[in-house]
Amino acid sequence: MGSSCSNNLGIPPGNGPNAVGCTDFMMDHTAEGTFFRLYYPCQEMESAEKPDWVPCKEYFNGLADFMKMNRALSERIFNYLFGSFKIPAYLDAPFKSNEKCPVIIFSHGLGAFRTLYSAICAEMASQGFIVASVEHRDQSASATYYFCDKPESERSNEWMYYRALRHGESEFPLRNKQVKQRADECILALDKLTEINSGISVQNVLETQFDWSTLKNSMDLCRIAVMGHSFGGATVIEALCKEVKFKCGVALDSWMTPLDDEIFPRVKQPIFFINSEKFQWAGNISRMKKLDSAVIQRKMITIRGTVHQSFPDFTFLTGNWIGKLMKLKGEIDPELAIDLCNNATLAFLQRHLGLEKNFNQWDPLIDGEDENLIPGTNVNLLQSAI
Ligand SMILES: CCN(CC)CCN(C[C@]12C[C@](c3ccc(C(F)(F)F)cc3)(C1)C2)C(=O)Cn1c(SCc2ccc(F)cc2)nc(=O)c2c1C=CC2
Repeated sequence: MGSSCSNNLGIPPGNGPNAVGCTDFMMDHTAEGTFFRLYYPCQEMESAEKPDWVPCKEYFNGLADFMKMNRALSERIFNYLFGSFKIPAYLDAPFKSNEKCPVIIFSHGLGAFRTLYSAICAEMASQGFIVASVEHRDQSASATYYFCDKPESERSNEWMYYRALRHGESEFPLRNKQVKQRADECILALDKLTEINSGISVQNVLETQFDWSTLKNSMDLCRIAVMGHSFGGATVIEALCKEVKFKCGVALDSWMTPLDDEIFPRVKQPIFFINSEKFQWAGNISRMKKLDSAVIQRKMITIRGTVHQSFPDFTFLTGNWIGKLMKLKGEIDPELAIDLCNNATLAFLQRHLGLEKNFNQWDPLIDGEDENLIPGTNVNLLQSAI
């Protein structure tokens, strides 16, 4: 059963003019190094293979832990439901762009990992961006791995799985520590891309067929944005605060709990909050509004009929009734929802990165001017006054 099985499910390819390539980068053998999946504009390929959406079964084990499900049983269910899907990109295809590419660093949500947002990342790459989707080693990912520095023969993957909150453990200290580590990992990924762009030969401990030297002078390092979903949305705020090279941020259905209130006045860059209709609540929205500013553009829209899982790829991979049952789909068609999200994002990035593209055609979406969008939020904020 290929990725487009009977009910032609599958992750939608990018709409932009560029074909999309995809490769993986792991900086070193430790959990402290950076690990990301890179999406980039590439040469049109006839026969290149497409990478697996879920690279290895340990990720399904981690997902089972996250979902508090039995590993053996759920590994079979996940494999049956999702095991055959491919990413809409060509594995290790040669980079190709006739102009310097703006850069996006993407941060995944709690219990997710680097490959689960490929509809968003592939769309951005098809529109000419280089996107690094980081895999966090703060124990918020369902699973991640690194190598122990052993002789070739014994080299094995060291797996780190999702760390659940322990019984009675308070949430904030753990999440606040994690969001700081996540921001540092986004900054480290940017530093690595900067080295790669300068032509320094960098070590990639993953033996891929991708020639990293082709990325020399490929990136426009004055045009860098940070983007993320849920916990990754909080990571956007923390990363903007720590690194001014990030010129703006896009936070998808952000979860604001991990953040210290004291960082809000220290964030100086534009932020775009793109929310689902069902996930948000008054306390979370009121923290986003603490970032409102008269001088720095802070925008918020809500996509009608969406749920929290309307942003990761799962929303495209099940039929309607399973999807609705497992809260992976909302009422709105998943491809329409992600197109609205992506086009609004592109318009916001053009405005704040100073791109010379035609993404300004979607400027009205930034203000929620569409029948499927709500300007600001649908959440009744009076509750939070109590
Ligand atoms: C019971 C577990 N309990 C753990 C704390 C809550 C679990 N939960 C709701 C879920 C994730 C759900 C999910 C996934 C995946 C399938 C599958 F079957 F398709 F695989 C099904 C059902 C279960 C919807 C969330 O945590 C929501 N959430 C997320 S979900 C990000 C994610 C995770 C795994 C993915 F595969 C894809 C996307 N990222 C965040 O940063 C935050 C939150 C909440 C606050 C901050």
